[in-house]
Amino acid sequence: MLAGGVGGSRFVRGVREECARRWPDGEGGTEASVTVVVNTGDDIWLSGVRLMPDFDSLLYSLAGVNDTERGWGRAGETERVAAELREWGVGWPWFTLGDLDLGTHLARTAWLREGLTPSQITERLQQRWPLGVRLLPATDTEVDTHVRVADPEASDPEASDAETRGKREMHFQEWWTRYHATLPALAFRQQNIADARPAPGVAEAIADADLVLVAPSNPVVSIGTILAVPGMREALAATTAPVVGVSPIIGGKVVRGMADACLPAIGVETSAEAVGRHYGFRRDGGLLDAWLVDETDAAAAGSLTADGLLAASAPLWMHDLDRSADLAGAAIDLGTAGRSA
Ligand SMILES: C[C@H](OP(=O)(O)O)C(=O)O
Repeated sequence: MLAGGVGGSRFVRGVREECARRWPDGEGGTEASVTVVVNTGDDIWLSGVRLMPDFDSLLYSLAGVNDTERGWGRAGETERVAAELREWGVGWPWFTLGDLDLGTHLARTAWLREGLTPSQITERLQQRWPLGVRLLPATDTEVDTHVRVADPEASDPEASDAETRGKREMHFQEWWTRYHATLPALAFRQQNIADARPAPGVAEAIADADLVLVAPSNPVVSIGTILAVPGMREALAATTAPVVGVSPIIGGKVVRGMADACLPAIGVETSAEAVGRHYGFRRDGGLLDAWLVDETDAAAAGSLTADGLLAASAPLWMHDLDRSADLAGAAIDLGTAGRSA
C-alpha cells in the first residue's frame, strides 16, 4: 500500500481490520501480510531533530497511542519542552513539538547520528508496539518537499528577474502549518529526488504483492512524492498485482487535509475523476488498474467505465473503524475484479 499520514492512517487501520475479518489467524490478528510504503516528503529537520510526520502518524495510530481528538501526535501529550524552546528562540513558534513526540524525534536523531539509515530506524521504532502491518519509508534519501509560493510581499525591489519577483520557496511544513496552505502554491519540489531510490524492501514488497492499494492520501505531496522516487513507478508498472486507488476527493471536496490547495499547482481539478485520470491507468502507461470513488461520485466512475477503465463507487467516508474496514473491503474486492478482468 502507498500512503501518507492523515488519510493514510485511517485507511491503513481499516485495511488491518478488514484483513483480520477476512483472514483471521485465531489470535485476533491476520494471516495477511500488509506492507505500507510511507511518504517521506513531509519530513524535516527542526530544532536539531529529524521529524518524520507521516511515519509517526501511522506508527502512533496503528499502536493506538495517537491523539484522536486533535488528529495528530500522541495521546496525553504535554508541551513543556516546546515552551522552553520558544523561550530560547529555537525552532518555529507555530510548530509545537510535544514532549512524548520529541522522545521519538530524539531517539531517531540519535540513531541517525550512530549511522543507522531511516529504514533501519523505522524498523526499530516499530518494534515497540505490535502494529500488525509493516511500515517502510518510501526512500532513505532526504527528499523534503519545498513549496514555491506566490507572495506579493516577497517582492524584492532589487529583483530584476520576473521569475523570482513576488515568489518565494519554503519547506512544505512552513506552508502547511504556518500559512495553512493559504499562500497560492505554484510548484512543489522534493530535494535530492533525482538521487533517491526506493528504500530497501520497497521494490520487493511491490513485486511480491497480491494487491497494491493507493490510500486516499494527498495525491500531490504524499502519493505524488512516493511516485516521484526514481524506480518507484517502474516497480509499480512491473508488478503482477492489481493496483487499486481510493479517491481522496468526495463530491469535489477534500475528505481532510488541504489537497485542494495542492492540486492546482499540478493543473489537476479537485474532483474524484480528475485525480483518477491524473494517476492514469496502467493500460495507458499510468498507475492504476482500478479507481474507487464515493457513491456521490458514481457519475465519475461511469465516465471512466465508459472509457473502458475499471472504476466503482462505494461509501468512502471513514467515520469509524468499521466504515474504514468496509472501504478497505471494497478496494480489495475491486482488486480481485481487476485481476480476473
Ligand atoms: C488527507 C491527506 O492525508 P495524507 O496525505 O497525510 O494521508 C492530506 O494531508 O492531504
